[in-house]
Amino acid sequence: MRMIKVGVLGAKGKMGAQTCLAVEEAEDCELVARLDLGDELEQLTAAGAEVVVDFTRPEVVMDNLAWCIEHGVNAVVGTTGFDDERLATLRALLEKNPETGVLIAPNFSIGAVLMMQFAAKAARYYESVEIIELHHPDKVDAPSGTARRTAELIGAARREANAGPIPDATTTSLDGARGADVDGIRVHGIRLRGLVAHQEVLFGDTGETLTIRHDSMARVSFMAGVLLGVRRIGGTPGLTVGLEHFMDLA
Ligand SMILES: NC(=O)C1=CN([C@@H]2O[C@H](COP(=O)(O)OP(=O)(O)OC[C@H]3O[C@@H](n4cnc5c(N)ncnc54)[C@H](OP(=O)(O)O)[C@@H]3O)[C@@H](O)[C@H]2O)C=CC1
Ligand SMILES: O=C(O)C1=N[C@H](C(=O)O)C[C@H](O)C1
Repeated sequence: MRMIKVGVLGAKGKMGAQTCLAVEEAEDCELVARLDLGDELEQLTAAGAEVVVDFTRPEVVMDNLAWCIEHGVNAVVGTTGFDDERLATLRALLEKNPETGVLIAPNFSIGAVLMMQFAAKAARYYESVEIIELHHPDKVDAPSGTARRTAELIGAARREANAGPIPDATTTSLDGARGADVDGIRVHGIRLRGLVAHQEVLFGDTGETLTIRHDSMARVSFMAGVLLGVRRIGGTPGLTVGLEHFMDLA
């Protein structure tokens, strides 16, 4: 069997450590490099890495990806912090290295991908929608990448359906009381010891509500998606945003 040579960036972190275990256990993958803060990226090419999995931090991930693309190393990225500007930068870099593939996945859990897809499908049928994301208190970014992506998908579906503005009579409020506005959708963040990664999407219309909830109770929940990305990215040049593209959902 051909083995995929994998390097992990952020290997000492919560997700990086879990990814190293998953790659080591996968019968078709070989973990050839585990790098963390302060390590030289050249170790990746020296070890012959074909795919790099990045679980680092929003402030360093773009430099890592620029290096990977320049050196023709495919990348599977779980790190958050991607907006339209960053995605445009990646597309421009990939145009110069068209053989290389980059997957940006805001969430690798299969259930979370389904939750986002279900929410996008429901969006056109409800006047109101808000998102609550709930995470462990060591998370550095808010709102979560998953919540941002969900809001963007819902916003796009509402625009396509010519939905009007979401009703909200609030005229006075304390800062933050109504959450962050992401693409016209209110997003609320909870940080609580004991949680891992959870999200509720609440829809409402006259006389009914619909709540779509997903819970990741352990980080192993992300690993099937990470390995799917590792296996598929070598045959998918260019930029792919969202694991749904590798799940026959989009
Ligand atoms: N897409 C998905 O499914 C998921 C995405 N995430 C995202 O993944 C990212 C990491 O999360 P998590 O593992 O919890 O965070 P951690 O803080 O536990 O891990 C990040 C690791 O990256 C290290 N690091 C920092 N800078 C660099 C660098 N330049 N090169 C290599 N390593 C570096 C950190 O070192 P140090 O601590 O010394 O700074 C740390 O060991 C976050 O953006 C998070 O939101 C998390 C879960 C699932
Ligand atoms: O930091 C985390 O833990 C997570 N980050 C990702 C996000 O911001 O959406 C994915 C998941 O929610 C866990």
